[in-house]
Amino acid sequence: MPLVGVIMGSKSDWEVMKEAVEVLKAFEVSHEVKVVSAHRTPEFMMNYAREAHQRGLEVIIAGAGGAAHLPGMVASLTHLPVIGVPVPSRNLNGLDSLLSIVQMPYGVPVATVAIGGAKNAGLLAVRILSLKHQDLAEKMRKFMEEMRDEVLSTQLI
Ligand SMILES: Nc1c(C(=O)O)ncn1[C@@H]1O[C@H](COP(=O)(O)O)[C@@H](O)[C@H]1O
Repeated sequence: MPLVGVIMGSKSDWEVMKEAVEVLKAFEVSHEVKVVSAHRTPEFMMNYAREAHQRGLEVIIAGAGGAAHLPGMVASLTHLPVIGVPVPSRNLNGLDSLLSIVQMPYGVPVATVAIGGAKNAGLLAVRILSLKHQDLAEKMRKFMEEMRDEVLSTQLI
């Protein structure tokens, strides 16, 4: 049973969203990937969000572009943590996606990463899961140490 649901409003979001999936694979986190749209498949979105916890999901990563209602609508239908990824849009470079996802009303939080920040969405999902899954906490600590060492060993000249 997957722990993380990675969903996106369109298959055109995949180029961005696959980076979250690559992080989950690197940390060996079980996950599923689906196209789910609040606009185009509203009934499916409702069922997906309502059944997510019962199916064993612990975190949902939701990416969408433009009028990006998917993350907020999913967060309104489940108590699970939802991480929103603003996908860069053709006309407004993702500013529309960012504002649609980040400006949620009180009561329905979405943890929003940067425009195109799917990698950080994957890492945040791992951090949330690491509260319960000790092996992931250990892997996250190791990842952070390696990143620190890589930066400290940088030689510019
Ligand atoms: N923002 C949403 C939602 C939603 O929020 O439910 N469903 C699709 N979309 C977005 O429309 C953009 C263009 O989609 P197409 O490329 O399929 O026309 C995508 O970035 C998608 O996330």
